[in-house]
Amino acid sequence: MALPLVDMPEENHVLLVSFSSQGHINPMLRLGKRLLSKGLHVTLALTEVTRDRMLKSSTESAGASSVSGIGVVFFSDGLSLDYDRKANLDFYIETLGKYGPVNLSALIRDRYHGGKKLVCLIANPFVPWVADVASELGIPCALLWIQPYAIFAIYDSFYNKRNRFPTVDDPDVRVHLPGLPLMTTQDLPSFVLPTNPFNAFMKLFSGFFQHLEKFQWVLGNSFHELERDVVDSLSELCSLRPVGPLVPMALLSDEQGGQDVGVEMWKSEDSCIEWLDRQAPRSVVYVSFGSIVVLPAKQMESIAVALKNTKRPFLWVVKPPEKPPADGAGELPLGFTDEVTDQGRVVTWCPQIKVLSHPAIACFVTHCGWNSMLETICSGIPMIAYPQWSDQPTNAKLITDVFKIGLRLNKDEGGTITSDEIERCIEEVMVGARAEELRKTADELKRAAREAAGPGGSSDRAIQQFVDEVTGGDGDDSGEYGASKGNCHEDQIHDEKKVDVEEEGGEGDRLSLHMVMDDATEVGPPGRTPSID
Ligand SMILES: O=c1cc(-c2ccc(O)cc2)oc2cc(O[C@@H]3O[C@H](CO)[C@@H](O)[C@H](O)[C@H]3O)cc(O)c12
Ligand SMILES: O=c1ccn([C@@H]2O[C@H](COP(=O)(O)OP(=O)(O)O)[C@@H](O)[C@H]2O)c(=O)[nH]1
Repeated sequence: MALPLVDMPEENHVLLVSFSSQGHINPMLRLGKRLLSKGLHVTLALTEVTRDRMLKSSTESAGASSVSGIGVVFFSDGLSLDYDRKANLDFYIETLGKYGPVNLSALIRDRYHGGKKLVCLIANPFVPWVADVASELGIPCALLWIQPYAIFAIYDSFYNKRNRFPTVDDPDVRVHLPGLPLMTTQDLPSFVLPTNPFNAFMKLFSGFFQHLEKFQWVLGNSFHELERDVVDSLSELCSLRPVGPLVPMALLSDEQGGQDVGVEMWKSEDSCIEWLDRQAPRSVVYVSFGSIVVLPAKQMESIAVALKNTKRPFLWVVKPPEKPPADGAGELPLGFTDEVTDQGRVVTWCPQIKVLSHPAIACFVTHCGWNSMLETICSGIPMIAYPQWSDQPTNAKLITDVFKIGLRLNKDEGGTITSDEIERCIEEVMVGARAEELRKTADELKRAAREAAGPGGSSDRAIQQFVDEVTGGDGDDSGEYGASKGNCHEDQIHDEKKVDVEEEGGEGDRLSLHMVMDDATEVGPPGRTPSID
């Protein structure tokens, strides 16, 4: 029987706390939806600057206090609303770490009777101090890890000094971790390399990985079948719960009109879908570098030349940098769009979910952001990896050596990725025996992803297990991926109440933020000077 949400017992209430950027809020909201469908009461806490941006947005649901049954509440990050947070991300992260805990704690005491009404807090990686707030209030805390577990394993090893990593004096150290292929410098996340310029990030993560015991569970936007070896190797360390892929429902089934919950930062140029409708099946090369990366002029040039030379139809997302840099970074070669009007489309932002599920798409030249990768895996499309920074180099290694669903562009002796190399990879991914093989593996992985997220699949079971644990239900405590540490606070454990939540229909339910709300748009990959120190 379906019961209305209002009848749900207040006690089975979880509070999600997210950093205010698209790549962090969206997986959190999708996790929230899944928890809601398992009968929990869910609220999402965001910083006030997010509400401010929502209010400034002209769209209908702006300022909404709930989205798809998930309540939204706000706390201050300690900075005034008009403060330019992206001017110095290190300072922003530090300030958030100082004032966030005080303000979040006050919000919880105020709204949730000192926290007694919450069975769990769930944080994502840029707000790890949520675990301290939880412990102070006697509430269990979970982390939602939003990159592959492979990255989690590498950071754990790096910050706890379990392996040797490259240093200034020894930059070519290779790293071998259980469940992962041997990694060279080019395969490691940029944050563990001696060239990393982000200090606050280092400080945040070293504290966090040295005190993983603060989190009773590490939920992950991944699935067991995708990262089996590394998930199994980490299960001694903490209670992993792979609950992904946390992607829009439309990518998890062939039925149209699947509902999504998520924030949209930029207005997409939807006319590219009509253009795709006119292209032959599996003919179009899709190219995008996500929301943060801005490519140096030289790399823009080699992609442009390669696309022209392939003579294949293409869709290229070129997001204009917020403050155009003097060196021409992020800009197309002069006259390019006019030269290719009959061949391809360049847009500033596209509806990527619709693009990836369109039958005309043949392959994706990607920066290997984890959200994009999961979306592509769920669409069964082979990838050409062109990683830039953060987790992306390791994600590229996963594409080629672990998932085996794509190729990586190789640098020449001078360290450049030439247009010839891009053209060669596009051909290899599109025609011939290798292309066939990649498509077949990509298709198998797509099925595995859908199965994992579907009813009774590994991720569905992991969510149920987590719900049983936080509500004190009759779940099997030994766990599929590591024992529950059993440190859920007794006074927070309540009888499990199973409630069927009626799915709402409609096109989707989104917090609309058609504006640049990402505080990291000026964080560039190495190769382009980041605007922060
Ligand atoms: O808002 C952000 C702030 C920061 C940041 C903040 C302070 C620092 O000292 C260093 C980095 O990094 C970010 C990295 C991001 O990485 C992106 O996040 C995805 C999901 O985790 C990855 O898979 C992608 O590859 C990756 O580009 C996204 C952000 O919004 C931010
Ligand atoms: O033209 C575009 C390019 C990207 N995206 C979305 O933006 C997100 C990018 O996240 P990812 O983790 O791949 O990279 P990041 O932007 O964080 O580097 C993904 O959900 C994409 O679907 C989109 O909607 N339109």
